[in-house]
Amino acid sequence: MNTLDLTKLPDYLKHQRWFSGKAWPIKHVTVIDHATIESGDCAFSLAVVEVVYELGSPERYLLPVQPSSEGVRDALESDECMRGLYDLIRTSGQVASGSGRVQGEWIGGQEGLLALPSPLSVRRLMVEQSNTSVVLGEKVILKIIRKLEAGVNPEHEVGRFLATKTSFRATPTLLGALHLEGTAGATLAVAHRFVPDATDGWKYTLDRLRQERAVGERFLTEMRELGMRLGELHLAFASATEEEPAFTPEPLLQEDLQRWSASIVGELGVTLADAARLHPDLEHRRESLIDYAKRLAQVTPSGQKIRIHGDLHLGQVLRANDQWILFDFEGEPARSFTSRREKYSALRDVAGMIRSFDYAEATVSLEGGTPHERVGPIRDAFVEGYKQVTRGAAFLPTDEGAFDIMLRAFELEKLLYEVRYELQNRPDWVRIPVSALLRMEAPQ
Ligand SMILES: Nc1ncnc2c1ncn2[C@@H]1O[C@H](COP(=O)(O)OP(=O)(O)O)[C@@H](O)[C@H]1O
Ligand SMILES: O=P(O)(O)O[C@H]1O[C@H](CO)[C@@H](O[C@H]2O[C@H](CO)[C@@H](O)[C@H](O)[C@H]2O)[C@H](O)[C@H]1O
Repeated sequence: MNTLDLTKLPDYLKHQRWFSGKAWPIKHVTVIDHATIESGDCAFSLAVVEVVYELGSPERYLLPVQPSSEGVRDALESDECMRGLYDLIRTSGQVASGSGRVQGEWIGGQEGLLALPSPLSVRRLMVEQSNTSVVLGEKVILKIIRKLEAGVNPEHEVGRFLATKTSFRATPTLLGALHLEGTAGATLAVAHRFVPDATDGWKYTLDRLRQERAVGERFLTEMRELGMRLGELHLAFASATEEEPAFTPEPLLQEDLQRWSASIVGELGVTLADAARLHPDLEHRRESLIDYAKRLAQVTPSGQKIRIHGDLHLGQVLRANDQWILFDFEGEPARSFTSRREKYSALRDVAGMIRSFDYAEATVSLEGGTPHERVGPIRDAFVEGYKQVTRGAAFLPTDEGAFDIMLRAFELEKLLYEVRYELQNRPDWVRIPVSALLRMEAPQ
C-alpha cells in the first residue's frame, strides 16, 4: 500500500459529516497509532489521529483510510474493507499496531455466528449518524466509532454485561467489538445483532400522534409496555453481583442527593445565562426552578444507585414485531466516559423518556397540529408500566413522595441539558425545552 499524504488530513477531516470540529481552525493533525488491515483485495490503514485545534482541547478520531489521487479516501466505502473489519471481530483476530495492537473480540459464541450470505452483503445506513454503521448480511449491524475517547466505552461495557450476565433480551445482542490496545487504547467498533423491519420509537410516536387526536387505548398499552421494558432493564442492571463492580448497586446517600441537587443548580445558572438572551421570560422562573433542585437535596435517601441507560429518549428505542427494543447505551455524548459510567438513580432514565413524550407532542404541534394535551396520559401509562414491574425493587425510593420529587428534579436536569444541546445543535428546536421550563409550576 502507498503511504498516506498526512498533509491532506485536515482538509479530509473538514469534509466528513462525522467530524465535529468543522468550526474550529486546526493547528495540526498527527497520527498517534495505526495498523495495516489486509482482507481479500483490500488493504487499508486503520489510523488514530489526534486533531489539535488553535483553541480548545485536542480530539481523537478513527480514520480507516487508503491513499488516493486526492490524497486520502475513506476505506469504509469499500465493502471488502468492511468485511475485513468484521472478520477481525468474528475471529477474535489481532493485528500489530505502531504502539500496541488491534484486537477483535467475539462474544456471540457459536449461536451468534449467524448463517451469513457469502459474499457477505454490506448495506450502508442512510441515517444521520455521528458514527458509521453498516448492515452485514441483514443480520449484523457494525458500528465504526469515529470520535474516540480513552477508557472503557459504556456501549461496549453495558452490551457485554447485558448479553453475558443477564437474561434481558429486549435489546440487540452485542456480538463483538474491535479494540485498540496500547497507549492510544480505545474501542473502535461494536457489532450487534441487526433488528430487521424496525421503526425507531421517535418516528413511531410521531406517526401515532399525527394520526390520533386523542391517544387510543392501544397506544397507551404500548407506552405501558415501554415502561415495563425500562423497568426490566433496570432490574437487569440491579441484578449485578460484586463480581461486576462496575454494575453492583450502591446505597443512595444523602450526599449523592446533595451533589446532584448542587449540580442541577449549577447547570441552571449556566443554561439560563445562555438561553435568557433569546428567552428573557426564563429569568422570572429561576427561583421556582431552583426550588425543584433544592427539594431533591432534602429527600430522605432510600433506594440505590445503579447503572442506567443514561440518554434514554424515543430515538433510543426500536419498535419491531409489536415489541419495544432498547438500544444505544453510549450515554449523553457531551459527557466524558467516566461521568457516563457513574451509577445514578434509575429515575433519571424515566425522566429522559418522559421528556421525549413532550418533544414528540411539541413537534407535532409545531407542524401545525393543535396540542391535544396527550403527554399526561402517555406519561401516566409509561410510569404505570414501569412501577408495575419494579414494585418493591431495592433500587427505587420507598416513599411515593420521594419518587415524585426525584423524578421532577431529573426532568428539570434533562430539560436544562436539552436547552444546551439544542442551542448548540438545533437552535430552532430550543423553544421545545424552553416552553416546558416555562410551564413548570413552582413546586408545592
Ligand atoms: N441493532 C439494530 N437493529 C436495527 N437498527 C439499528 C440497530 N442499531 C442501530 N440501528 C439503527 O441505526 C441508527 C444509528 O444507530 P446508533 O447506534 O444510534 O448510531 P450513532 O451512535 O452513530 O448515532 C439508529 O437510529 C437505528 O435506526
Ligand atoms: O441520540 P443521541 O445519543 O445523539 O442524543 C442526543 O441527540 C438527541 C436528538 O437527536 C437528543 O434528544 C432530544 O431530541 C429528541 C428528538 O429529536 C427527543 O426525543 C429527546 O427527548 C430530546 O432529549 C438527546 O438529548 C441528545 O443527547
